[in-house]
Amino acid sequence: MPMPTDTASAQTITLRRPDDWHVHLRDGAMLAAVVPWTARQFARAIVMPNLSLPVTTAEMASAYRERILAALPPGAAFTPLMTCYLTDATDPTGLRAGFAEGVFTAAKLYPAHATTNAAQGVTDVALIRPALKAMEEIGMPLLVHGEVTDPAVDVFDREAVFIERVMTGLVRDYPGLKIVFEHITTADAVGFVDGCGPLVAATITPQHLHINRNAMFAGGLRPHAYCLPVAKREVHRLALRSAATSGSPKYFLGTDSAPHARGAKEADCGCAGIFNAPYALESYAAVFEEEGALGLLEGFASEHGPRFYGLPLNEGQIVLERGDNLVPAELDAGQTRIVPFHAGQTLGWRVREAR
Ligand SMILES: NC(=O)N[C@@H](CC(=O)O)C(=O)O
Ligand SMILES: [Zn+2]
Ligand SMILES: [Zn+2]
Repeated sequence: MPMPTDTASAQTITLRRPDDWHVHLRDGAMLAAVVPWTARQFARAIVMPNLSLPVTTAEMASAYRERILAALPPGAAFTPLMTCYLTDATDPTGLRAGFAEGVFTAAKLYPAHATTNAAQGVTDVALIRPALKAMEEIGMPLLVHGEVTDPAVDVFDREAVFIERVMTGLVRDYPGLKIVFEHITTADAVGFVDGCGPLVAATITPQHLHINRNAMFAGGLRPHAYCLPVAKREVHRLALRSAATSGSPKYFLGTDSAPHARGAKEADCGCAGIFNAPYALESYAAVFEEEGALGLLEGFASEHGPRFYGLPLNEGQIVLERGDNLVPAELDAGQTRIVPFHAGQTLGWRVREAR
């Protein structure tokens, strides 16, 4: 791909069109409001199945895929890649069939109650052994929300403890299973992923590259900096930045863009999730530039993901140009408003075109 050789002073960056390997598009009016933002930047996206009625069958996933396609702006070139929400009752035969038909690209493990709409998630990975065996056999990736839910474990330790209690066993017991450790937030996760073979990879969100846990308490309680897993200490953020900008094929772009109406976040018990889709690539570009690694953005955003999933690289391109890009304080989402990540800040890159 044509990359300027002197990226430090480049005025434009042309990248192979990127994909988002972890996004929440929701449903209904919210879907219609948010999907254009994702489709504007990304050619494909792994669509999370945690709707209020979880997407647990291939039939539900194809119906959801149709609703996503129907909500796209005319002429949008965007392919949603669907996932199956694993439960204690997941039937391996249905998984196999859904994968074979090309409806499911992957399956998602939410530990029960770990996050938004995870109430029907898995209570014990021992219960989904047949599903995991089938996935290992057919090459269907397992996507993991990696946090324990044990209330005795400090919320900031839940990812690290998940590695000890669950991840290590998964990798040992299913050595042929492709696993994506989603939205990693700790140096522990980076160390774990680096130490595994090529079948274990991770997505990294823009917010975990930009903020540490102080952002949730900056001058008061900041619900719009709250997502799960929660941002951790600075040392962890720095480890994530090193991993993302290392050039390692194990790390790729997954925004975890998770829209919630403003009122649902500014509440007694505010929802977890940061809506970053509208400025996602600009946000990642800021990080790569600060790290002196703009030349490695294309691998992270556009190559490592499809290679891991065994999918072709996109043919199109996207152009980012240097220039002030003021992120609005809030965005319209149909009948509701959403506060985007970086609200009120000015980013230094802007998406000019995708083709
Ligand atoms: N990341 C979040 O804080 N929230 C996500 C769920 C998830 O990805 O865990 C959501 O669906 O709102
Ligand atoms: Zn999650
Ligand atoms: Zn998510």
